[in-house]
Amino acid sequence: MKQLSNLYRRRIEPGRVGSPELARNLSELSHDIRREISVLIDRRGRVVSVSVADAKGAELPSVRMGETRLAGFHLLHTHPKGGPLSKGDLTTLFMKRLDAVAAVEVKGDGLPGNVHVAHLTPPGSTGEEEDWRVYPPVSPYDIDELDLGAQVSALEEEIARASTLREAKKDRERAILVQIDSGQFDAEERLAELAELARTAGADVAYKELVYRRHLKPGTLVGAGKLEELTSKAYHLDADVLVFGQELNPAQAREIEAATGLKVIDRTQLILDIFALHAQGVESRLQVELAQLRYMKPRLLGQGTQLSRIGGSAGSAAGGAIGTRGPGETKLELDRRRINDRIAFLEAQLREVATRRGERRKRRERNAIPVISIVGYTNAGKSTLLNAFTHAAEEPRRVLAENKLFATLRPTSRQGFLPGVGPVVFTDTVGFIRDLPTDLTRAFRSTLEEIGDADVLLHVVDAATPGADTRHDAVTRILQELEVADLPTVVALNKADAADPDLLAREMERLHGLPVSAARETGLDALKARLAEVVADVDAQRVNDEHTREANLTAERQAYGL
Ligand SMILES: Nc1nc2c(ncn2[C@@H]2O[C@H](COP(=O)(O)OP(=O)(O)OP(=O)(O)O)[C@@H](O)[C@H]2O)c(=O)[nH]1
Ligand SMILES: [Mg+2]
Repeated sequence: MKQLSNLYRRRIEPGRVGSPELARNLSELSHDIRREISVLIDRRGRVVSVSVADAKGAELPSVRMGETRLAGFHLLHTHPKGGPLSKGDLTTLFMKRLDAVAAVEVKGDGLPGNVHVAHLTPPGSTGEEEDWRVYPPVSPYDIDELDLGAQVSALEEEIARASTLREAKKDRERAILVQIDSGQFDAEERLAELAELARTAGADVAYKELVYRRHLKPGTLVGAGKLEELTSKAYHLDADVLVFGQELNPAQAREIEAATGLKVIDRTQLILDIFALHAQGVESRLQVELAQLRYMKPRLLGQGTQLSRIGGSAGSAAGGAIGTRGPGETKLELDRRRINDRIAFLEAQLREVATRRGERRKRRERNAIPVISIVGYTNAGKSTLLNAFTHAAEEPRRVLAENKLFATLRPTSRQGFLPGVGPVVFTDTVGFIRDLPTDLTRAFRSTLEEIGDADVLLHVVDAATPGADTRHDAVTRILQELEVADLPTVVALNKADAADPDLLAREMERLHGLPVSAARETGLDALKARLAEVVADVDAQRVNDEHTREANLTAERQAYGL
């Protein structure tokens, strides 16, 4: 013990890996106790920590990725069984951003053998190249030959230069996407969808990967080895965010964050973020904030200081980093005690809005104009179709349609016309997505329930993007949950202009859909004719029902002799 603590008094020449004396000292101690010994040395040549452990087990400062500097320490340790730097040594070098890692082999007689040294390579080195540079072994008497200080400052300069360059040209965050494939048939589609979500949320996708795992690791889902790989990717591709395609529980998110030093976001957060970006109007803002608070509440437990980071983005919904945006004026800087109050307040507000909307709905009912609700997966082209149907090409009647997920959050109604039927109301709604986060479904429930007021549903399917079937089925499932699936439904296979003809033909058969292109305005007449038929059927049914009711009433009256 005494000898170990004496190590703290050792000083070496600044900028060197070690001294021959220190190498000998470590080697002999290590030989005596038959264990590895690690010392951490700072740039002034002082020993700042001593551990009886290998590189992985040594006491090391914690780091955050994305910093432009290295740790400011290098690790010198012994290999009592001899041998060069191990994979574990090199991983520690990389993960802890050490200035360098060095190992002194211990010979049978306790004297020091060869010394092995490695340091990091600059970020951006691509391809097969490793994250580190390993020097040829040197004798312990030459351990102070290498000018480590010069190497490290050159490396740091390069890291800093690369990062200024990056900062100058990047206004979007760069993300690494991970979708876990546990054997789902639509895993590829989910990954592609995750990329679309990330893009819509304002991130650039630096890299994306489908990770096959039949069994998930409880803490990190994918395991420590995979996380190391991803950290390395992030280092070279200059990414700062890791996005997971499934919901992470609070403990998992924290563990992955700690292991990688990256900001970690899950799919739900991404979707909430997009909703926050796109929310316009009082109701959607309230709904989004409510969903965000409900999602965050359990995640604030024991987070203390990190809380400020969540709302720490630049005020407006448009600014700030992904996964951190708040809707409208209210930033999510509330502490937990106030969250419950805020949730109760939002719920009350939303109830009020819903009541007012209910009254508006009743007024419209009296008009007895048939209502057609346009539903479908997000980005299917619902808004574009509404515009095409209602000839609202010119502002300001035009509804926002763009290549972003969840562009529409607020239901919009427009009057249109169907041949043989006359005026009808088309309602554009918020798009659906598979595994819609439950907090969002709950928050948007009143908006979604309005779909049930329709006489007919127009289900728009994007036939040009792979996976039309699964998206169609996901929408049908949500319609079932909303208990509106039994409304008469017409399926439009949109983006026919860009669809593969064979696939389109198959979908026409499977879904009994009509091919259209909302953007090119083709196939719209046939679609209108089909809608007119169905609306007429509904009307006839209604008239029929009324007749039956009348007839029943008359029969009743007669029975009672009235
Ligand atoms: N090629 C092609 N693209 C289309 C067509 N219709 C719509 N789009 C494009 O698809 C994207 C999404 O269109 P939107 O109308 O915003 O889709 P949406 O269903 O309202 O989407 P959300 O409101 O986000 O759920 C836009 O980039 C449109 O230009 C079409 O017929 N053909
Ligand atoms: Mg839309």
